[in-house]
Amino acid sequence: EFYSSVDKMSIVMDFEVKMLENMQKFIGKNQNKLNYIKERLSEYEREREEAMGQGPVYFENPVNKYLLNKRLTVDWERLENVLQYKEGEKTLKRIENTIVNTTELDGALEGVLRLHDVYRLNASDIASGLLQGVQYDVQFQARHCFDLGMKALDIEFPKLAYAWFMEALRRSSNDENINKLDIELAIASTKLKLGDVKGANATFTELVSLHPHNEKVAKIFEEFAKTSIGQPEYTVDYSTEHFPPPEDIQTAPRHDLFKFTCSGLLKKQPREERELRCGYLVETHPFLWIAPIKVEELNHNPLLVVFYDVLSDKEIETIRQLTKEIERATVMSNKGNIVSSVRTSQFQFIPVTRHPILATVDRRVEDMTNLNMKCSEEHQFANYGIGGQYSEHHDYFDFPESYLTTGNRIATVLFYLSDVEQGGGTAYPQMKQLVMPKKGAAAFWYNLHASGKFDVRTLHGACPIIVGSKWVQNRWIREIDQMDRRPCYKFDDSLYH
Ligand SMILES: O=C(O)CCC(=O)C(=O)O
Ligand SMILES: [Fe+2]
Repeated sequence: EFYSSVDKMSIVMDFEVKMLENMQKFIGKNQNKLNYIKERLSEYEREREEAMGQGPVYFENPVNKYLLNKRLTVDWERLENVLQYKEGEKTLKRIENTIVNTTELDGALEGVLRLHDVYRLNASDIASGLLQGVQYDVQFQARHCFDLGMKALDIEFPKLAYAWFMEALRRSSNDENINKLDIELAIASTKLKLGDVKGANATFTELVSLHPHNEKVAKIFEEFAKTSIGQPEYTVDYSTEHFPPPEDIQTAPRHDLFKFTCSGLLKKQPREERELRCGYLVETHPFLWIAPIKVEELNHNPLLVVFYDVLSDKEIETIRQLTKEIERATVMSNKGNIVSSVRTSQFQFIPVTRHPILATVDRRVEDMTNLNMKCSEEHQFANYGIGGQYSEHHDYFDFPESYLTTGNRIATVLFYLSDVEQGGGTAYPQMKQLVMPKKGAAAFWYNLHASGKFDVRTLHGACPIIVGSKWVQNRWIREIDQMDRRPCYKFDDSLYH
């Protein structure tokens, strides 16, 4: 699981400003040091030239004799001290402290690979800034592609790695930060990893013949010769960067089904959508006769609906202000550790008592769902950044300690506090539905059967963000005190569907 937050990236931007300032200081200090050394050098050269010009007579003057001695002793000592003094040590330390930990870079690389994988994109499109048909003004260099390839190998995505190394190769003539041979060696190793032993052998042999005296090539080839013995040979289809889904898509592993739902590969057939309705909700409260709630059914059994325009932009602004205050507080109390503040606190719980707007939200949830909010959890907020996702999961707890007092999470209301430019939908693989975030809308579903049994069909997750920043607010409603709202079935209805 990987979460990242666009909001937190602004902190990283601030760090960059500090880092640039420190670099300027470092350069300035070292420039002064160099200037001092240069001045001394030309001074000595001048004196020496004078001495040479005069010949031995020069030393007839005791002052000159003294000057030469002084240059070679006292002056030189002082100069030596200056030369040895590591100028800007403190600044350098400060730079070291500001550098965002490499785990952040790893996170960013993994984010790109996740988009590549989940949305079944092509490396060459991503590298030229084309994401799902939208053109952005960015270009990767060969080095970036190579790094992505290495990361992909590292996290066991050899097919993606192959695509990135090929892209690195295509871009290598314009990038002096990477040499072509390293890319070619990586390609050969990736072929072996994919099970294409013959292909790997061909590439290695070619590299050895092209670089007969290169020790590195010889060494890697030798290793290859050893490890490839007895390895099974597979035919690899290099024309696609992704494994095709199984013929019967439903037989795919759970996480693949989640990914297929995110990319739109798995979705309802028109015939399955026919039974779904949309309209205005007026039943739960008389007030709704005046201001009915727009509701769209996305799945009938289990029920999944989306309510539209349930929060106004103004309300969302107030809510977001609350989350901002909290974030600032956590960042301050957490000083020193940049990485953890960037990577962890993207989720936060806020009690309903913090601000009247939260009670308003709950009142509305009650109107929308007809459920009792008395025992609901604290309001939870989450922010996802590019590549950020929340893998498939159930919202109910399957360990009793978490539902002894107030019961399990009978239902979820998931408010979208922002639009997302690209990606970032909520995927329900078993219902074959993908809800795209719409600012002010909310998704609603029951996590439990009416009998209280877990409804496994409510499996869901947040698809990775391609572009944009996604804010959501979770209302988790508990089982206690819902007897008159959603009566409990005595028989186990989970047995029937
Ligand atoms: O952000 C989303 O789309 C889903 C979030 C979610 O499922 C959760 O927080 O439990
Ligand atoms: Fe969830």
